[in-house]
Amino acid sequence: MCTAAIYKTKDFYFGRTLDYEFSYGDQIVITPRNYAFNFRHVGDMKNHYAIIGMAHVAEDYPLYYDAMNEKGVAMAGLNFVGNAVYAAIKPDVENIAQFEFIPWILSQCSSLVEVRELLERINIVNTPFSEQLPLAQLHWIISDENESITVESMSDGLHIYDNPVGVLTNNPPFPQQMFQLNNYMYLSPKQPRNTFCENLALDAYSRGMGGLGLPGDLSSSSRFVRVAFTKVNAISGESEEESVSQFFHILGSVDQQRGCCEVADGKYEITLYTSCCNVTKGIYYYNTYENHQISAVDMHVENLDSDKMICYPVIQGERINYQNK
Ligand SMILES: C[C@H](CCC(=O)NCCS(=O)(=O)O)[C@H]1CC[C@H]2[C@@H]3[C@H](O)C[C@@H]4C[C@H](O)CC[C@]4(C)[C@H]3C[C@H](O)[C@]12C
Repeated sequence: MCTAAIYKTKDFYFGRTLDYEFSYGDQIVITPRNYAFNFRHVGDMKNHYAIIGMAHVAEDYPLYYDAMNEKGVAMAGLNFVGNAVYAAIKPDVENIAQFEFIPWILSQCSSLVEVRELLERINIVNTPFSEQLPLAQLHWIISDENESITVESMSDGLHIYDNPVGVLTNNPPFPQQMFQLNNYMYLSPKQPRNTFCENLALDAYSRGMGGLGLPGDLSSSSRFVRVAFTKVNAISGESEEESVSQFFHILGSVDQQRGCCEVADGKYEITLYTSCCNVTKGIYYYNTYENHQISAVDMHVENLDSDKMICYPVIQGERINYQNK
């Protein structure tokens, strides 16, 4: 399972949890403006906007999971197993393989207005990256500071939905996820009033009772409601530290602990990493299951006119700040 969310203070933030039972071997990868992207069906793109994100690198190619560009657009791919269907190649459209979708959008779009234009001509096709790395069944959230959309390629075609809540998890399809929020419209960060029965002396005996009924399990539909409730009510100061810290708390509401979600005998899904992009400033923050300290890579420190990919390893290992030795 995975969860993505946006958050806005002075700057715009976007990130995700990546929940799985193993890692493909991830790195923080910057593709500078002159790194040549070779798109399988539409040819080479020699210059483009610079991109930073989490990726698995294979054959000198960045297979992004989530990323942002230097213009303020960010996107993430989340599992959509059993629902994602990619098309066959068609004439007169832009045939983009599923693994090329993030680079295709982020290399050319400086806003969601431009993303929507590009999506009018796109056909997301079922070309695998390689035999070892077959198609991943995903759907995507794409955001700038003004709006978010969800993109789902299914057996009945490509769906592009406005995403007014700014979150995404996994199954079921996005309209069903949004619909179930109707069931929770009574939830509130405020204490409840007794509307049950005025003749009964009911007592709000604990703080937090306005959220009673918020689903607490790890299913994707429950995580959708939980992270949506947390995100829409989240409040923080505007500084970078306060905003980043609050962002990790929002996604912390759907963190997965080893042992609670068994996917096969003795195999457990966990939150392998959580990312937080400051999309305004081009800084990629992350922490991992094994390392709660927040690490960061700032794309603007690099030579963004280069033609070589720049990779930083994910820093693992818990660092404990002993105060008395
Ligand atoms: C497993 C990841 C999604 C995690 C997730 O959503 N878990 C939820 C599980 S569940 O539905 O709730 O059961 C996805 C997100 C991005 C994916 C990767 C990216 O799409 C990039 C390439 C794409 C290649 O086709 C396959 C390898 C790959 C390197 C993908 C491996 C894997 O499918 C990733 C890492």
